[in-house]
Amino acid sequence: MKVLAEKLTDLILESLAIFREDLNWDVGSPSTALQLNSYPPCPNPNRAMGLAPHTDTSFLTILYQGSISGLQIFKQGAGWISMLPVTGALVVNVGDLLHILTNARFPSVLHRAVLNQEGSHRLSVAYFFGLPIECSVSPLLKLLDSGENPRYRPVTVKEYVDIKSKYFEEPLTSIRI
Ligand SMILES: O=C(O)CCC(=O)C(=O)O
Ligand SMILES: [Fe+2]
Repeated sequence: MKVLAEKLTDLILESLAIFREDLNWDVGSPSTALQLNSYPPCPNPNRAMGLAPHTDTSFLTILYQGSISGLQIFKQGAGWISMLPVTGALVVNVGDLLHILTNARFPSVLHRAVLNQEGSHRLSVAYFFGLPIECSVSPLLKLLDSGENPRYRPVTVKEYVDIKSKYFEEPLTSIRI
């Protein structure tokens, strides 16, 4: 998973014409975590939620969701949209750190997991690929269009994780300039 995440990161940076040297990521190892989610069938799925709406704190997340639906993303103007599983495919979510780095050009996706009434027990596996905990993240000036201001103040990954634990609903708003 780490190899895949590193490869995806390189492709994303390349698409933005950003070089690793433009970043200060050499301050430790990427922070990574694997989360296993279990959603048993629910007798009344409209009255319960598998995983509440959130954005991931990661740089990017690689998600395996098996063959049972449940993942939904929020799209402005359209509302909640189901991300139906595709056999053999993994879902890649943009996380908050990539959102900050690109000044929201790559927005982190608001998503949730809903429950199913019948059928099998749904399992998903999320691999969170983050940046080194001591690394400072801020919008890359190189990416800003003329007249565009950075939206977020610099924040270390550690500081952002703490902010997120306090302001779960609006973590990005709390670092807005
Ligand atoms: O179970 C899912 O499809 C979503 C899991 C998720 O968003 C997470 O673990 O952060
Ligand atoms: Fe998530």
